[in-house]
Amino acid sequence: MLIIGIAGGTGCGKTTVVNQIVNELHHEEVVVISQDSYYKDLSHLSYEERSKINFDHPKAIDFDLLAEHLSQLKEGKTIAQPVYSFVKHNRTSDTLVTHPRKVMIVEGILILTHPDIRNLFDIKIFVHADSDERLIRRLKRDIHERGRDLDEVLDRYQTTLKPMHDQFIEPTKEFADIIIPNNRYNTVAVDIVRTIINENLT
Ligand SMILES: Nc1ncnc2c1ncn2[C@@H]1O[C@H](COP(=O)(O)OP(=O)(O)O)[C@@H](O)[C@H]1O
Ligand SMILES: Nc1ccn([C@@H]2O[C@H](COP(=O)(O)O)[C@@H](O)[C@H]2O)c(=O)n1
Repeated sequence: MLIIGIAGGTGCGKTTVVNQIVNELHHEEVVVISQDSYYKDLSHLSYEERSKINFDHPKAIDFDLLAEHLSQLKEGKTIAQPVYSFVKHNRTSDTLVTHPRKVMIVEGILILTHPDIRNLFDIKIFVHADSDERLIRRLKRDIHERGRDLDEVLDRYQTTLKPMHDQFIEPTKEFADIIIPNNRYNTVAVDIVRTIINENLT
């Protein structure tokens, strides 16, 4: 089994890079685990209270459950991966039955901040895009796909996103084995990661 961790600030292109890697693989060979699925259950809070949460701080993530699930997958066990709603700012009541695969890709802004989880990865990747590029992408995505408006995204960017990125996310670049520059689509880097995976699959 090969476990790959892919980190990087919001909007850097983690999900896009993961999709580019996975598209070339058979679905029985690979499983993708998103850190976003492991935002803590906030059902005890109202929608207004949930919308004020700092979702870019490591405390927002249920790292215990993520670590437990990754260990179980590593042992060959099937897990029930939580399903998250960005519109509701909460986990849904659904879970996704997730089977262990030869290649496991774990992606998320904060996954390299947690030492136990970091140590599970065979390869650590950090996707880099400049902050202005990430903000533009984030604005477009959150307005089109996550039910947000301009003021919400800009306010969140100034109050939590940027300070948390500088404090927690950017420093984890030093743990990366590979840094993928992604201001533009980087097919060369994606091909290199695919080659490494294919070598492990044969
Ligand atoms: N290299 C790129 N150039 C331009 N747009 C990109 C690039 N990579 C991703 N995007 C776009 O930016 C947005 C955020 O990308 P995404 O992969 O969701 O980032 P992340 O998972 O890191 O938050 C998406 O709309 C995606 O299509
Ligand atoms: N309810 C939520 C939960 C998280 N976010 C933001 O998502 C970002 C992480 O996801 P990416 O796909 O962009 O890596 C993070 O920056 C949180 O601010 C949110 O907006 N609402």
